Amino acid sequence: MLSHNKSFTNVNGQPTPPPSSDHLPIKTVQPTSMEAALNGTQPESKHHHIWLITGPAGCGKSTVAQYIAKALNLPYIEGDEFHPQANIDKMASGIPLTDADRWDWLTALREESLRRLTEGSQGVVLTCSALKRKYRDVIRVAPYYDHNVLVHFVYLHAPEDVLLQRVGARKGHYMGANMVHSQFGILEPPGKEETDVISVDVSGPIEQVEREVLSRVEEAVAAVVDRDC
Ligand SMILES: Nc1ncnc2c1ncn2[C@@H]1O[C@H](COP(=O)(O)OP(=O)(O)OP(=O)(O)O)[C@@H](O)[C@H]1O
Ligand SMILES: O=C(O)[C@H](O)[C@@H](O)[C@H](O)[C@H](O)CO
Repeated sequence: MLSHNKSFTNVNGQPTPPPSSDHLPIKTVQPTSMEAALNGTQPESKHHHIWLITGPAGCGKSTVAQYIAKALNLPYIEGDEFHPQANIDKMASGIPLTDADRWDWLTALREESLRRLTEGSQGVVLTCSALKRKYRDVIRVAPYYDHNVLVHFVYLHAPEDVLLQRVGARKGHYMGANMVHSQFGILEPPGKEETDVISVDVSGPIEQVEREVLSRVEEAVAAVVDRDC
């Protein structure tokens, strides 16, 4: 951008009028981050993004993550697929996981996300309950491995009775409704100081939730692109 106070000189150092805008180099018009996102392409940015879709069982992580991954044309990583069989068996028999059970799982999710970004993806969308602050902090270590990585959390929340009802109605999943209460028991909702978190109320219909999450993600991308320019 030209400053109003800037003075211009010719090759001999004599003052000259500022160049008219007709002579300024032509700037290629780039699509806005919003347009790029809607077209299924990410805007050029030196940053790569890990989008974690988080919250307790039944909040809609898988449903929302698949929608966002498709809308932004990004790989989708289903966090549940990275649990060891022992964890699945435990949850299926109604026993909540402990911190120790979750530790290697969280590290595996971080590594898988970084691996996908290293393969050339501009971002990844990952489901992970990330119920406690220290679990989120495990993923927040990712930029230590690659300084261009930005981690964002999308925290999906609704009252316990709403999620209980949704998990109860869901068929063919190892996580039963009897596990919802334990998830709320240990849940540490992200605090204000966790500035990398987008919180979305998911009590409403899924279409409304998906629209809201997509628009908040696009805003976050646009803010990063603006900051990069
Ligand atoms: N906003 C919504 N309104 C109504 N039903 C929803 C909504 N979001 C998700 N569901 C339904 O609730 C159930 C749970 O959603 P989903 O499996 O996406 O949640 P999840 O957070 O991934 O669960 P889990 O942690 O147990 O894997 C599904 O049957 C899904 O179709
Ligand atoms: O941290 C946890 O206790 C687990 O990640 C659970 O959240 C399950 O993986 C998920 O809810 C399965 O549906």
